[in-house]
Amino acid sequence: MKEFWTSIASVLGVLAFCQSLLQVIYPPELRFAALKFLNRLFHCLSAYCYFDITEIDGVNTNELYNAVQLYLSSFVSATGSRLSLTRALNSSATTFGLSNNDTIADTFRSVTVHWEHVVTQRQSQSFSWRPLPDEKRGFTLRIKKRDKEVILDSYLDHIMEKANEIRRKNQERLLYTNARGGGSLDSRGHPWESVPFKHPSTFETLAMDPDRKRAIMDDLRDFTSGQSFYQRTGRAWKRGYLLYGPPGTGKSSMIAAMANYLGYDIYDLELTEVHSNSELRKLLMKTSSKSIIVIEDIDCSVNLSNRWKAGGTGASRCSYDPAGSSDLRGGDVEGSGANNNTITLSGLLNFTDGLWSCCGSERIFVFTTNHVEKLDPALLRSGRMDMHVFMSYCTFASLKILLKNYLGWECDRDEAAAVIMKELEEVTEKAKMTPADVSEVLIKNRSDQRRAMRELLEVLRAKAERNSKYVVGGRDEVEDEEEEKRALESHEGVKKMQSGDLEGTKASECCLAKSQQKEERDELADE
Ligand SMILES: Nc1ncnc2c1ncn2[C@@H]1O[C@H](COP(=O)(O)OP(=O)(O)OP(=O)(O)O)[C@@H](O)[C@H]1O
Ligand SMILES: [Mg+2]
Repeated sequence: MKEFWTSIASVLGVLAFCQSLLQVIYPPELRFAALKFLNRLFHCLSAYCYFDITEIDGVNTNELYNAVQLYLSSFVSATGSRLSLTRALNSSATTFGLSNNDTIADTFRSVTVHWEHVVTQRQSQSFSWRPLPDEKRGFTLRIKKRDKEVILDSYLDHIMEKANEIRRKNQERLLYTNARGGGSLDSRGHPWESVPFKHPSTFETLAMDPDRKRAIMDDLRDFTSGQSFYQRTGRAWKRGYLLYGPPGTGKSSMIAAMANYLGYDIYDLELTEVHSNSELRKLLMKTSSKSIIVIEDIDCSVNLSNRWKAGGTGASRCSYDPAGSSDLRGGDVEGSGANNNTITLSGLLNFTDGLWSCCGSERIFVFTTNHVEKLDPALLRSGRMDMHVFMSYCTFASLKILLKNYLGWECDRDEAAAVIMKELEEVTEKAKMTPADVSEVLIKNRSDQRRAMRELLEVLRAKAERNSKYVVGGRDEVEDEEEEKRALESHEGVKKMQSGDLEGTKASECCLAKSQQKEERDELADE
């Protein structure tokens, strides 16, 4: 036994001697090269090839990483024994994930592949353009070399498709905002912050004329299924909506209903937080397909009147320069210097309709305003704002929807109901109450249908009476607004994109003429 230990000790001694000899003979660089060589040799001889999909690709978030994560989450719960569970803030859905450094197999077209979730600690950085997460995350895909050519491309396409499908099915839509401002980016290089979007408004709950509602829904459907049409006609796959009307008539509710109807994300663009046209462009580049990009209260956001000739009076404002020569003189063209670090109308027009607007596809732009007459006609023309939707005061048709939604009131259930409805019909349009105001009366009394109806009738009558007395410059304000509405509606409604730009431009000019007439009338009235 003693001899055995003696021989072990001498073998270890020889090994230690050899190791120190190797260190002297082979410096560390040589050993590193040898290891690299061995590694290459191993990969050459191995039957597998490996693909790393890192979470951050250079400075940008890798879309493929997110897609793989979502794709694996759909079946990982059935097969994996150790999973990571996540739930986004305010979200109702729990997401299963592969836990750190775990592996799972998947089969595609009878080929088995393996996924490994690789998480390593990021080494502390001396310098970085932006803060990066502490952990480096990624997936490694292992495929047999002979299968690579056959399935790789189609497998990745399949993953992207599945991930989009899961996103839509989960109904986990997001509401993005750039309210953080200053073009600042998050740790993943995104200028947008998001929260789960859970607005309950739908086209069913939206109080507006059923025919107009149907027209908008059809237009949206045509848009989403129109990929080949847009391709064939050489147009960017996008659509612009202008929602205008008094406060509380349902413009924001309509946007929510559109998003819920199509299953799109919403990007709520706060223009006052955007400081330059290039910042605007960067924001646009970071929006995803199948989304609605919203600019609310566009007339209040920033001063976008630089397409108009200089001046400030109503009359000079209306002398619109169709060639846009003032545009060039005004210095709002990119790179012209003075205004380059401000957001301009040119920048906004390029955002909605320029070359940059088609990075990404299947996007809807929605602008809202309470004062359509303040907008530059350039912004209103077809191709930019294809549909102009007037959100009106409560009509009898929309009142019926509100009564059904808030009180469960069936208009034709009995004779008494029919009598009340007749009385309501007489006063509703004259009262010019917004759906928001009507909703308020109904919410207050929702526990008692009769009281709610009585109070509503009283309020509507009182408002109708007051309106009939309120006349400006010999003309009823109602008439003015109706006229303006008709001017815009002449090219709004079911106007399909195929109807061409000419019609839209004419209508915008018509709207402009109307607003000019209105201003002149106001001036006359003042005098
Ligand atoms: N057409 C409508 N159908 C159903 N509810 C409506 C409608 N219009 C307004 N409401 C109700 O009134 C409230 C305010 O509506 P909303 O915010 O959509 O109005 P808005 O037109 O966007 O107003 P603003 O111009 O001030 O932004 C909402 O909570 C909504 O419930
Ligand atoms: Mg609103």
